[in-house]
Amino acid sequence: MKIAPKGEQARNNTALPKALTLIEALPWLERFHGKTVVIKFGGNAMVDESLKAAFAQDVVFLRYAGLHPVVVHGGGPQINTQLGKLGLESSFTNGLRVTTPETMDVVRMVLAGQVQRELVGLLNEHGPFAVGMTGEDAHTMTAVKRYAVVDGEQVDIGLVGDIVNIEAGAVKALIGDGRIPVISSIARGTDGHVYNINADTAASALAVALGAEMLVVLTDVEGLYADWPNSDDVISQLGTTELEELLPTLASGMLPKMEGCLNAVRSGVGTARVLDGRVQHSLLLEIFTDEGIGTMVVPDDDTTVLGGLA
Ligand SMILES: Nc1ncnc2c1ncn2[C@@H]1O[C@H](COP(=O)(O)OP(=O)(O)O)[C@@H](O)[C@H]1O
Ligand SMILES: CC(=O)N[C@@H](CCC(=O)OP(=O)(O)O)C(=O)O
Repeated sequence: MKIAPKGEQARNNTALPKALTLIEALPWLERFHGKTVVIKFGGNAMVDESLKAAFAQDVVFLRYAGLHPVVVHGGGPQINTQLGKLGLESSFTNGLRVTTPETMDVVRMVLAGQVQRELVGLLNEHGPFAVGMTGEDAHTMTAVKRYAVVDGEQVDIGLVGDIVNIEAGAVKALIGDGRIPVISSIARGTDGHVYNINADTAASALAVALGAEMLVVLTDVEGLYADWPNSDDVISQLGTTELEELLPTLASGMLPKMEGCLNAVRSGVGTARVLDGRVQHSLLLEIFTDEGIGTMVVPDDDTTVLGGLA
């Protein structure tokens, strides 16, 4: 027999807000159970160890909550660091890294050998969930050479690829087996080359191929700023036509990110969200609470979507 200690009743009262927080998640659990969510974890959001660990907790939480998370990771700053150590120059055109064969070796080494391994390790602290792969594996991503366009002129940016085909079978098999795929944005070319793919573009293409419910992009800003860098007003929600009109005004890494969101939603993904990955547990806040944060892209005919409940 166990007698309740004095004050138990009072403790029960303090427990109620916790129960209410949990129950707040119920509509979203009902809505997203069994659905695939592609999460892009940007290199700029991986700023410290506690944030990476919290990200891993959130992803495993999604898995236990009955969603099917798939992680596509970036690593731009990590690639820059390694290139710097090797004394190699690097530049970006239209938000894409100009990629020589020598640069490509470093990109592949850092993404598949360092960043991906670290995320797999953090996720697997919670159980045998994460399996790392690159787009090269099982023909998951096939690319052709991509050119940048500057002032209307086509510019050669080396081994940067455009995804032309996704074979989602290997990723679906992992999901079916209860695993969490962690994918590096590198693709095989049919011409014998290996291509560097912007991780936002890769996440978007994969979300479409998997028929995902949601694409979530974690980055190092609060969302899409309406008038960056002059103001920090964040656009909380916008339709695809509005986004298409904004695209020419976007700079640097935000361009492939928002192009990816536009492509995903136009191709059937329910919503695409850009969140501040520097905020701990932003992923859980966005998916399971009323407090929609960041920017959400919705289909044009669906302007009634509020908060996280799509
Ligand atoms: N309209 C905008 N709103 C927000 N950020 C913008 C905008 N235009 C350009 N940016 C820049 O895009 C960056 C995010 O892209 P990027 O550096 O590639 O991040 P990640 O590594 O997460 O992919 C922001 O830090 C900001 O400097
Ligand atoms: C073609 C291209 O630019 N590829 C990117 C791939 C990594 C990436 O996209 O990382 P973030 O998401 O952290 O920016 C690069 O080489 O930096």
